[in-house]
Amino acid sequence: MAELLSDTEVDEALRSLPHWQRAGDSITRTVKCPTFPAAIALVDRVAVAAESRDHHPDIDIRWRTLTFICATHFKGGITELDVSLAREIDRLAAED
Ligand SMILES: C[C@H](O)[C@H](O)[C@H]1CNC2=NC(N)=NC(=O)C2=N1
Repeated sequence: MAELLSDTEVDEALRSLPHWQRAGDSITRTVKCPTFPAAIALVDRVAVAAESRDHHPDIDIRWRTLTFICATHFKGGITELDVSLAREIDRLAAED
């Protein structure tokens, strides 16, 4: 079962997630896509990955700019599930 990460553990995880930053009880990154359809295509890839792991980011879509926000809602904070999802989002975003 996912346990809340300590502040130190979050900081350590973010060292290997340079695109991400902490925002209170979540981690967040922005992705600038070349076009709006490319942004929606990335959202779709992330949606498939999130559904497969039953762990979903909040996603803000503003034209070509996507903001992903990861937190473990049932725990009220950041867990390894969020760190793992962030890594997957980075991998999918790098495909563009
Ligand atoms: C029932 C279902 O497994 C839960 O609601 C899942 C769905 N996706 C989720 N995603 C995130 N980010 N946090 C959760 O607590 C969560 N819970």
